[in-house]
Amino acid sequence: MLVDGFGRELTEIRVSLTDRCNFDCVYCHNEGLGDTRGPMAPRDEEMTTDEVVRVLSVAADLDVQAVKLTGGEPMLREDLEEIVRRAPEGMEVSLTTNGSFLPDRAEGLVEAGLERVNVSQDAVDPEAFAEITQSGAYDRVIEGVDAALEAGLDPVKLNMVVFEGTAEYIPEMVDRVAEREGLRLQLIEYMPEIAGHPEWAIDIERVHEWLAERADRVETRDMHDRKRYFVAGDEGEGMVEVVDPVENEMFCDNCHRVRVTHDGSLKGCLNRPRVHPMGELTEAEIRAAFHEVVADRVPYYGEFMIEEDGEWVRNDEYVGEQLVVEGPSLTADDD
Ligand SMILES: Nc1nc2c(ncn2[C@@H]2O[C@H](COP(=O)(O)OP(=O)(O)OP(=O)(O)O)[C@@H](O)[C@H]2O)c(=O)[nH]1
Ligand SMILES: C[S@@+](CC[C@H](N)C(=O)[O-])C[C@H]1O[C@@H](n2cnc3c(N)ncnc32)[C@H](O)[C@@H]1O
Ligand code: SF4
Ligand code: SF4
Repeated sequence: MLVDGFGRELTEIRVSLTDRCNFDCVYCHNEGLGDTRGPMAPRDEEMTTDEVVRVLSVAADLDVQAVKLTGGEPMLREDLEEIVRRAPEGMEVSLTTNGSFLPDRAEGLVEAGLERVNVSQDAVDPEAFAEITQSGAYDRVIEGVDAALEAGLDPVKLNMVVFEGTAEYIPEMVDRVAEREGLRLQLIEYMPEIAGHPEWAIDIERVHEWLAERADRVETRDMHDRKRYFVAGDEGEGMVEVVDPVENEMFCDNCHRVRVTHDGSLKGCLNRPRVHPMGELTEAEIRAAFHEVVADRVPYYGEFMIEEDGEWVRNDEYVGEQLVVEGPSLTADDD
């Protein structure tokens, strides 16, 4: 297993299959990859099916236990089912999607071996949803969530970005997961680092306090030190997890993920712009790039950014750093 200089083991990868999307959410950070707007046709720079499968296979050799397929909108890839089917034995395969294509494909994805899905749903009100996502697909998303549950995906997590445009819908979303078995809610703190508009953020501590009152019990997940609140519903209980990475050193101290960009580079941190190309995506080059990116990984808050006089500023050590790291050297230790 690869471990970085801060003792953080690499256990998960997030593969962006495309940077295209059929939605245009006002807050989108697109996993740090730039704009999602533009033509919907597949782009030449996207990794092929074989290339994605090769990256997963090398990751599995390096003891990476789980992969999250994301984007852009990963369901724009027609080969998604094939990628899931060909993922290495024993690696947990999950998907984060806007849900609009799930009604027709949830069953096929489960047959291919998909184990979990996270579906973005920011509001319970179709008008607010249309305003946020700049698309009218609310009904498709709700149908998509139902299709995922019916296909046997468990849990289905609803991803809700918490910012001033959505905060009022939190109580109804919490009720939704408390009342429907199989559903969970992730309240994702709005991240302005890439998306801009810091004025949209709301104080996530107030959300924690509200949940602590509403919940029967609270647990802390190892990954990112995230809090999970268990809330009672009519038929059992629902779980609400808070994803609060902004200016949170504990979150970054417990980060065990690297990212693969749609065009075949590795990225050690969502917020840090630096990428490590994986060359022509031969197994040796992919393996060398994994070694390099893990050696180069640092916690974003607490190391790349440090707090001075109550302000977060970039650590002098990383000012002016090279954004693209030269291709993998192929000399990395092959252990
Ligand atoms: N800063 C930061 N944000 C993250 C990280 N992981 C997830 N997030 C935020 O959470 C969003 C949703 O991620 P998902 O992959 O759907 O959910 P997850 O909770 O990370 O994954 P699972 O619980 O494993 O399904 C991301 O798009 C980010 O906004 C991370 O490592 N760093
Ligand atoms: C970039 S999207 C890609 C997958 C898919 N298109 C979707 O929307 O689920 C992944 C997740 O990032 C979240 N997200 C996007 N921009 C964000 C931001 N600025 N702050 C916090 N979360 C954000 C979305 O809500 C979504 O749950
Ligand atoms: S659906 Fe996902 S990728 Fe598309 S714009 Fe919204 S958050 Fe971004
Ligand atoms: S180091 Fe922090 S900001 Fe970077 S990916 Fe990990 S949790 Fe996110």
